[in-house]
Amino acid sequence: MQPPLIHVAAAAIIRPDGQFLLASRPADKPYAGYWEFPGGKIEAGESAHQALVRELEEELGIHITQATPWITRTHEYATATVVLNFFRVTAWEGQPHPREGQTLSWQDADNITVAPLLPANSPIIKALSLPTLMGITQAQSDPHGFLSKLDSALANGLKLIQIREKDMPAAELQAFTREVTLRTHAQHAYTIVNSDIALALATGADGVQLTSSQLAQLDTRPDLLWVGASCHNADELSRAAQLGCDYALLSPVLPTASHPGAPTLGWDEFTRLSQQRSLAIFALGGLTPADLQTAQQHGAHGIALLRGAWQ
Ligand SMILES: Nc1nc2c([nH]c(=O)n2[C@@H]2O[C@H](COP(=O)(O)OP(=O)(O)OP(=O)(O)O)[C@@H](O)[C@H]2O)c(=O)[nH]1
Ligand SMILES: [Mg+2]
Repeated sequence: MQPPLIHVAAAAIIRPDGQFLLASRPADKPYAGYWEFPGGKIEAGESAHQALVRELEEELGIHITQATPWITRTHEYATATVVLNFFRVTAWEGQPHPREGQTLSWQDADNITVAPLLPANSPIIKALSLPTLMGITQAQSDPHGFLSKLDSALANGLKLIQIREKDMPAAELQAFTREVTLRTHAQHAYTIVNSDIALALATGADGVQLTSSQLAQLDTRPDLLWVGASCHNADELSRAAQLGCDYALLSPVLPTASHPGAPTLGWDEFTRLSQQRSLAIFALGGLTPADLQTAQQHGAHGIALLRGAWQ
């Protein structure tokens, strides 16, 4: 017999300082004492969002006013398969307080001080440490000038850089990658290298961004902290999830100056493709920093920018 399927809505309740709320499960529930994201089962006739609103009122006494769909993970427990619909909650009314005998704790993704966590939750904690804005380098015509733009962007809080310099000669790209990695690490930011796994490993970069053809060929996840993939359709997104990627870049969302007249996804198709995905998704293509909220309302983790990241 198939184990029952339980649909759940759960919340990463995130404060402006980046800390999020975990709760320990009360003594009278299965997995008592384990730490979880507040939330609970979706009842018949409810949407995931409606269930989330109800559960957070019941469990924490807060009324949420801003919640965006984020990541959906399926986990098989011994007695049931649970489909967890995670939301990012960034605004609410009231002070969270335990209404069901739980203990609450505000936590940092990089330094969790409570244990044990529910087994399904580790990838979600990791996704909470993934910055929401990615800057993709545009250095080729003037690598030196680009480094000062990088420094300004880092000083302004950019935490995630993807090096994508398709035409830079190999030796120059290696030196450039080392330099960018040094500068990002000095600011506690991450560097991702486009497509070249060996280069990422050799330079101490934090991750690799796989192309669609690499996605089709690789059968194991490269051994780096962050592994992302460039995706344009449902098949590539499924493949990225299967390989254990942490995130995907889904593009092109809107028309871009670099590909005028090319077909785009638009936000409706972006939403359709990003729904029910087990990995974080960045929107890419024709966006500006002002589009972050719109992207998140359509199910994105964040946005990736070329030109817009360095102005
Ligand atoms: N709320 C929540 N549930 C999670 C998380 N991770 C995870 O695997 N689950 C599982 O999802 C299910 C959610 O159940 P729940 O016990 O919160 O449901 P509930 O609030 O409606 O409780 P109730 O059924 O006692 O009224 C449980 O099987 C739980 O183990 C998480 O981070 N938060
Ligand atoms: Mg619950």
